Amino acid sequence: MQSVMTSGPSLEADSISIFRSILPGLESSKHKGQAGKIAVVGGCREYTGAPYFSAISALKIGADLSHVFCTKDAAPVIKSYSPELIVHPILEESYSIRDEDKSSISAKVIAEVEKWMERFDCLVVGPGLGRDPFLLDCVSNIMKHARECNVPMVIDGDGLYLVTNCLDLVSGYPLAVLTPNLNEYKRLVQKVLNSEVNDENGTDQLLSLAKGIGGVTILRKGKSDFVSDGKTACAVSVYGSPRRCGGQGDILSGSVAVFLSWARQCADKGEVSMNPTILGCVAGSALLRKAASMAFDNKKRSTLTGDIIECLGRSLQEICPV
Ligand SMILES: NC(=O)C1=CN([C@@H]2O[C@H](COP(=O)(O)OP(=O)(O)OC[C@H]3O[C@@H](n4cnc5c(N)ncnc54)[C@H](O)[C@@H]3O)[C@@H](O)[C@H]2O)[C@@H](O)CC1
Ligand SMILES: Nc1ncnc2c1ncn2[C@@H]1O[C@H](COP(=O)(O)OP(=O)(O)OP(=O)(O)O)[C@@H](O)[C@H]1O
Ligand SMILES: [Mg+2]
Repeated sequence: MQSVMTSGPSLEADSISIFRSILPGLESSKHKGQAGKIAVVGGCREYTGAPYFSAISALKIGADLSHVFCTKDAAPVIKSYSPELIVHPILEESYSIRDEDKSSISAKVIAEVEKWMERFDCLVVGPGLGRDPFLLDCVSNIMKHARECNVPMVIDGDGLYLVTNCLDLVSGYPLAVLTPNLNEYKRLVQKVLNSEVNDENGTDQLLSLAKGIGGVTILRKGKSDFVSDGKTACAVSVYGSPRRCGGQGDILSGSVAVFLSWARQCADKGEVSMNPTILGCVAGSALLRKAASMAFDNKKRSTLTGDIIECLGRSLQEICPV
């Protein structure tokens, strides 16, 4: 088994060894789907970029198929960004429906997702989801179903807003990964630990938070990214970019979903013994940061999320050449 940490007291994860142990080979005997089928639940009237960034990143890293489950308004927009994505216009926000239709629409949403669920290796819940109460109610049902089917979930953005208000959706589910940014982490700490974020004891607090939610994995984003499942903790400080343009967290969610799926395949074959959710987080974070640094070298102050996505392939190639 590879070690996830570098030697010594440093928390820094050995991301290069992790990449090398979980990246699948590109053999001609493989068929479509074996490298991963990812679904993003997100995208509403306001936000169409976030689910696109997440879903296209999953493909660019090496997943075979990437789906998006979004609102009816958002779907044609997301489809127009890319013909590579499979887009399901199934969600509805309160403004577009009548109260008396809510229960039948809710049943239709879950029936539609049920048809697909068993095929997915990982869901990403939340990029650009918005906060409409009816829509979030339907997404709660999707999450309950994913959990019944043992499908891993990466929860980000408005998915974290939902989960912070209803911790039971993920509590005690070892295949849940939460990827909070500064604001989202603050809200989780307040809700679960009933305290403020304490940076002096940041690792202990992160361990307590992950344990407090029953052993889910948390990737706390920031200057360094910190990862814990309540038992161990590690950090990723690979040099990234000084630009903080919106959307980098969305790349990260798609990236973690793919690496987590690959790490689970390796764990099933007994090739790794470390928690696959931790391996997925470390690899996802290290890749995004490396790609961000490469994009910044090219574009400097005008670096945007699309530029970082364009560098995902070259970053992977430098780590594990094909
Ligand atoms: N191009 C895009 O479509 C992008 C969309 N994004 C999406 O934007 C949404 C918000 O993410 P942020 O990173 O800004 O979240 P944050 O929680 O960091 O929000 C920033 C600030 O806005 C407030 N806020 C956000 N939504 C609110 C609401 N509905 N009502 C009241 N206050 C609200 C928060 O309390 C906070 O003060 C997520 O769904 C996220 O995925 C981001 O991922 C960035 C890119
Ligand atoms: N100060 C920083 N220095 C270096 N890298 C950072 C810094 N802050 C964030 N990052 C990197 O950017 C990635 C996205 O983190 P960020 O906090 O921007 O997420 P977010 O707010 O959810 O993004 P999004 O706009 O997609 O919603 C993280 O994986 C992290 O590695
Ligand atoms: Mg975000």
